[in-house]
Amino acid sequence: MTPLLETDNVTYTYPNGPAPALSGVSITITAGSKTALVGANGAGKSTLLLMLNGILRPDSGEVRFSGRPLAYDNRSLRDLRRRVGFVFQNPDVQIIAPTVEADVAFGPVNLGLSPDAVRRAVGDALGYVGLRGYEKRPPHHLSGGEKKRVAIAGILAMEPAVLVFDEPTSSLDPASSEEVMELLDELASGGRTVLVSTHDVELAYRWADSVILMEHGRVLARGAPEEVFSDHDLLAAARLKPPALLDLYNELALRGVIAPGAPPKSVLEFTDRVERAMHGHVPDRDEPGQIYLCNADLTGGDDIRALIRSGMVDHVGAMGTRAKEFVGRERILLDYTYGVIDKCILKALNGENSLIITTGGMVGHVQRRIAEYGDESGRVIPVTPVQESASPEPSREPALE
Ligand SMILES: Nc1ncnc2c1ncn2[C@@H]1O[C@H](COP(=O)(O)OP(=O)(O)OP(=O)(O)O)[C@@H](O)[C@H]1O
Repeated sequence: MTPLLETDNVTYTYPNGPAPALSGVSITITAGSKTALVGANGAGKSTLLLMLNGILRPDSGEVRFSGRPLAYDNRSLRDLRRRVGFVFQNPDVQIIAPTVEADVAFGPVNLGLSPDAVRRAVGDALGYVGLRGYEKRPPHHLSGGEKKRVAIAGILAMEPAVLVFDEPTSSLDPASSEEVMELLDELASGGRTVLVSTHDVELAYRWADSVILMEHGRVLARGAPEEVFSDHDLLAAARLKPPALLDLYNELALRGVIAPGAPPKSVLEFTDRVERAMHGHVPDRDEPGQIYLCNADLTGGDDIRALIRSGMVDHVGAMGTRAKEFVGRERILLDYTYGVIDKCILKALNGENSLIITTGGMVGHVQRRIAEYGDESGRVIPVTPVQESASPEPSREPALE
């Protein structure tokens, strides 16, 4: 795995700070990874993130991007910040222009792009965060979640390779938090390297593939979330608690109720493990519910609304920004915006029907995930594609791409 960003023995004390905010911090962020920097208040997370795009400069030690030590002249910093985008905790710090459009255009204009290229970059970035149509709105009239999205769009418009988010979900309600996390997932699955700081261990456990645990300006541990978060002493030293799902799983494994193995990352995985421990398999209860799968690129809002009104669907979820944009335009109410596939499988296991609205390549991803679940658990969940102006044909097998 290629190291993209590295800090080597970095130390930093704020000019008016009584103690070092960072002491000998060495971390490596690999290309394409989803890393969570986790620590309690004051652990040094923000300070470390600010080192990564040169906003702060270490007192000693070195920060490297793509193997090269950072240079701190204006030109090098401009170039670095184009590659390492930073989304501040408080979007008000980042948003500067009187309209959403002008704010998102700020970066591309400064990069010297042509007016056409700027327009395209702004349109794409706003589409990506689900804010098309907000172009002329003054950012200070938007909600906290919308402002966060404007700030993210402003960074995306410069197409950075790495996205650094300081506390991406702080001060957002649960639904907005989930939407932002799904956006981060989408960015990561599109090949970007994503780094977030958070003290939310539940979020870090579910989302990250790598965790760096900090306390008092030092790195206490790094590794897979299930390893780092299983060490209670380490978490206590970092003034944090283990994620509930992992804690429950470890206790049950310790008591021999469930066989030890890779810890579950979701409620679905957890409940399947418990059922297997009880019955030797995931038991057949009633008929499983259907999952209707709609490609919003090929289906009209009328067809989807008709399906929902027919009473055949108990829950509706959308995956991906384009699908959510579509759902917003069509005024379709959603039950699920994050972890949609697992939530719909859980409902199907209880005999309830769901509809997943998505677009493009995500359709295949949903089908594969449900088929894999069927192979692993022996419980085949019927998937029915929803086509334009055609009533869905119930099928027993997961649909093929
Ligand atoms: N501008 C500053 N001037 C002086 N000290 C600062 C400044 N910013 C942060 N510090 C100190 O540096 C240490 C690390 O702070 P930092 O903001 O990096 O922690 P954090 O882990 O991001 O915390 P939080 O989760 O509360 O945002 C703290 O002791 C803090 O008081």
